[in-house]
Amino acid sequence: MDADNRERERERERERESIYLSSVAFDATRCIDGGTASPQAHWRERERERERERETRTPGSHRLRLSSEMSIADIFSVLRQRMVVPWTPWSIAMAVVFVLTICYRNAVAQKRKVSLSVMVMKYLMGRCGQSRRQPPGPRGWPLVGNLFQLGPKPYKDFMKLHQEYGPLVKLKLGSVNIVTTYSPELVREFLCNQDEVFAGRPHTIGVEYLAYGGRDIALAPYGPHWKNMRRICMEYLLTTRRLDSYQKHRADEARFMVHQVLQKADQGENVVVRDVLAGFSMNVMTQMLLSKRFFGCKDAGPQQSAEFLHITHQVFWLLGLFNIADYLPFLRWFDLQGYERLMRQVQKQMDVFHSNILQEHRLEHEARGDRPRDKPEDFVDILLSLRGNDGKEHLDDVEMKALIQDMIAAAIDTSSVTSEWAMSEMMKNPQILRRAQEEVDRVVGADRCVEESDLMHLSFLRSIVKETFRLHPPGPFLITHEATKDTEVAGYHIPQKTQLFVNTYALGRSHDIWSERTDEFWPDRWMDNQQEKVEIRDEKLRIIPFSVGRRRCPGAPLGQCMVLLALATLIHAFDWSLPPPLQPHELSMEESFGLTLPRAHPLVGIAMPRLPNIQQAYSSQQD
Ligand code: HEM
Repeated sequence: MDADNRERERERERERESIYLSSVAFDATRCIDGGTASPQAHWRERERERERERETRTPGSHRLRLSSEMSIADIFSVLRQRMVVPWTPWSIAMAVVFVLTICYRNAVAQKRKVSLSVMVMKYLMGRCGQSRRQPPGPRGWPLVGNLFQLGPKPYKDFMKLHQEYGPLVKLKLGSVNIVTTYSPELVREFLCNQDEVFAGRPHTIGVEYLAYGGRDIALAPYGPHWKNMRRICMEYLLTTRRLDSYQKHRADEARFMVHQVLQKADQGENVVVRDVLAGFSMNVMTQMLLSKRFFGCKDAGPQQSAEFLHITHQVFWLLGLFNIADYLPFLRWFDLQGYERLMRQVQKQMDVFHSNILQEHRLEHEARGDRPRDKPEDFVDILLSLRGNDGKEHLDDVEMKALIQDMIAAAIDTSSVTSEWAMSEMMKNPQILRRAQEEVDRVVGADRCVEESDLMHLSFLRSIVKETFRLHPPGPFLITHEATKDTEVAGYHIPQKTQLFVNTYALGRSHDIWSERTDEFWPDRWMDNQQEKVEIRDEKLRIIPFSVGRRRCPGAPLGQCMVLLALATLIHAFDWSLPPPLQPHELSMEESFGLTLPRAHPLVGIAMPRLPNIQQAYSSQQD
């Protein structure tokens, strides 16, 4: 064993000698001091040279210099030679991230466009963001996310997800993050405590076509434009004084509604309750907005009224739909569901309608000249009279059309849908209808019509409306909100641009919130602590028909008044039943999904006059 070791040692010695001699032989030809140095001195010099070389290769060494004249290929070859980091896919990826970070920072500092690096950095940062605590939710498919897990009634799908994942659920629809909730505590956090963060609205294809690209109020992004439009709306259009000044018109419309129903009753015809209610809401609104009535008079023919109402319904339906192209923008070109084509058509019809309104008002102003008005100013007159410092109209035509569109659409569908559901529930539960009628009789009597001042004394009817808002919220979701920046809610990270769907349908049907008679229409749950005021709201946010926070409904007082006045009038003047052989318990309560949640089938009823002298009580000045 020892002999072996000794032999190996001798062999290594011989090897070292031969290397030494060959190096001497090699260097002798170009010896540093002209060939006069001894081989040992030369060997030492070589050793020092090698030492210097090793030093320059050490990572972080200040001797590693990249000159500005080097080409990219040179830089890469230097990096390759000098870096001791192993050349693996990971090290390459890290290097790319490093370079892109520098590019991105430079681009941001210089406000330059570097689309590719910005995109890649955003993507990488997005992925880093995802490592933070996310709300629970179902796993999605690559690219499409959870898009194909939604059926035709997404509010019901979301409700099922809440049962599995809790009150806050996160989904990915294509490239869009969404969170959905039904919990009052979370609604308070999102819309009261962090209302500025969640005051945004997503820019969808529907907004492009049906809300003049977000130049309106309801679907406008959060910012100066929205603030200005909302201010104009609150300061000039929806003030208490202005609303009060239209009280007489609303009373006239209520009387007109009674006469319409009476006509049907006299002829023994069934009444399509939806049409009657929509006509009432529409006339009230168009009187205020345009000084024009659409139903039942000379101002607009029946065809124009029907067209107008049809467009309004279409707008609401289209705005509420889940359009695949909003979530997978590369599919927009194909318009797979055909929605964009429809939106384009509806937009054209709608725009002609609004342009005519502006045109008519401008012509009338010109014709009148300086003469005083013979009728009160309507909303459009006010909008046209608003002037900025430069004397120009405060709002341009597109903004005025968008505002008119918002007012009509937001007011008509919401209030008539609510009233139709309330009537459905009363016809399904005749004992509730009778109690409400007794209350109206007590407050109003049999000799006169219902007036707005009566509404605050009708606490049972208000409970009916509250219970209707619980089981049949005007919209299954509030209008979609969008996070304007990154934030945290309930300990979960919510990235900017996340869309918030507040599921008001699930809120009203949750067994956690409504432990008693959850699925039953039971207005008595609201009869405790009733105060004598018209306002319908719940401090605990168990119902939020008009929402809360800075994007809450600005038309809430008018909306409540229209709903209560229409219902009180209809049940005061008539007894209501279902056309035979339909029994109350057989009445279908199926909904049809859109931005609002109307009945799938219009409510049809039989009206029987119940006042001894109805003609006199509801004598109309309109006919
Ligand atoms: C029963 C009747 C009504 C109901 C149930 C109702 C409900 C709502 C709801 C739930 C919102 C969405 C709030 C949110 O996104 O968080 C809203 C917004 C809005 N409503 Fe109403 N509304 C009614 C009547 C009216 C009336 C009569 C008007 C106007 C005359 C009106 C004008 C608006 C406007 C302009 C917005 C958008 C607010 C914004 O984004 O800043 N609404 N409404």
